[in-house]
Amino acid sequence: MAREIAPDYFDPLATDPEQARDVARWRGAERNRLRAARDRMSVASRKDVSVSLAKQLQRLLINRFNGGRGKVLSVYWPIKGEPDLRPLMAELHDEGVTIALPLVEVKAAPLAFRRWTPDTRMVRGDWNIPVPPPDAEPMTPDITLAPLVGWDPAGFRLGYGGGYFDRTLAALAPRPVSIGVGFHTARLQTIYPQPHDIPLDFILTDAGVQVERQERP
Ligand SMILES: Nc1nc2c(c(=O)[nH]1)N(C=O)[C@@H](CNc1ccc(C(=O)N[C@@H](CCC(=O)O)C(=O)O)cc1)CN2
Ligand SMILES: Nc1ncnc2c1ncn2[C@@H]1O[C@H](COP(=O)(O)OP(=O)(O)OP(=O)(O)O)[C@@H](O)[C@H]1O
Repeated sequence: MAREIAPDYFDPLATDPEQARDVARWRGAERNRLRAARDRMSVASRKDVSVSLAKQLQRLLINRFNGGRGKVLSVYWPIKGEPDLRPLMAELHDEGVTIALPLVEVKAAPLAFRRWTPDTRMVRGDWNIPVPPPDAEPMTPDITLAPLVGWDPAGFRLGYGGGYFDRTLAALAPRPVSIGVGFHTARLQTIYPQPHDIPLDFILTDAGVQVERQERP
């Protein structure tokens, strides 16, 4: 397995198909491991993490983005043990932040975003994820939160394996500020970045800002 050998074995700019296959297999195993660990967490500790993460996010928004006021912030509707930021969504909405939620409108394409308010009646989208209804206003986020299955100190993110956030960040111009949010315990030494992987601007966990990238393209 990839993790049993030196991290620099994988040349991020190489496109050796055999190596790409090895990385994909390793990521599959790590996703399963991290998701199983998350599933095993008690309801109480997951709640603690969600509360801490929401506080950290609020602090980051205040310190860097004027609290997010006047901006479009995309959050996510929690699934599969992800931290629950819904109480913060409502609070930010009340403070003048425009909240958007991502959805898969077209498979293997960039995500779409629709406006969410506390009155929005959610419907079932792809993968059974609740999403705002088709008549909700389409949005382009200024700041996008990407839920983390895993993260690394270089700012790279492991998600569910659909490649949706990478495609979305690659497609949007100007690129939104990207903030990966998740459990501090989901840290990996490296995700063995591949040519399509885009590092996030921030990695934020329940323990605070872990990564802040200086240069943004
Ligand atoms: N709460 C939440 N909402 C979100 C995301 C998220 O990570 N969390 N997404 C963040 O992107 C998008 C949905 N992401 C998805 C990612 C993968 C698959 C999917 O079909 N996965 C396949 C396996 C894919 C593969 O390995 O090839 C499956 O599990 O069957 C669906 C949606 C938008 N909404
Ligand atoms: N910009 C892109 N254009 C085309 N394909 C892409 C792009 N970005 C990623 N992909 C494809 O998506 C697949 C999954 O990528 P990856 O393992 O990075 O997923 P992930 O970031 O964990 O998933 P997600 O963002 O959906 O949570 C890869 O096979 C990759 O080839």
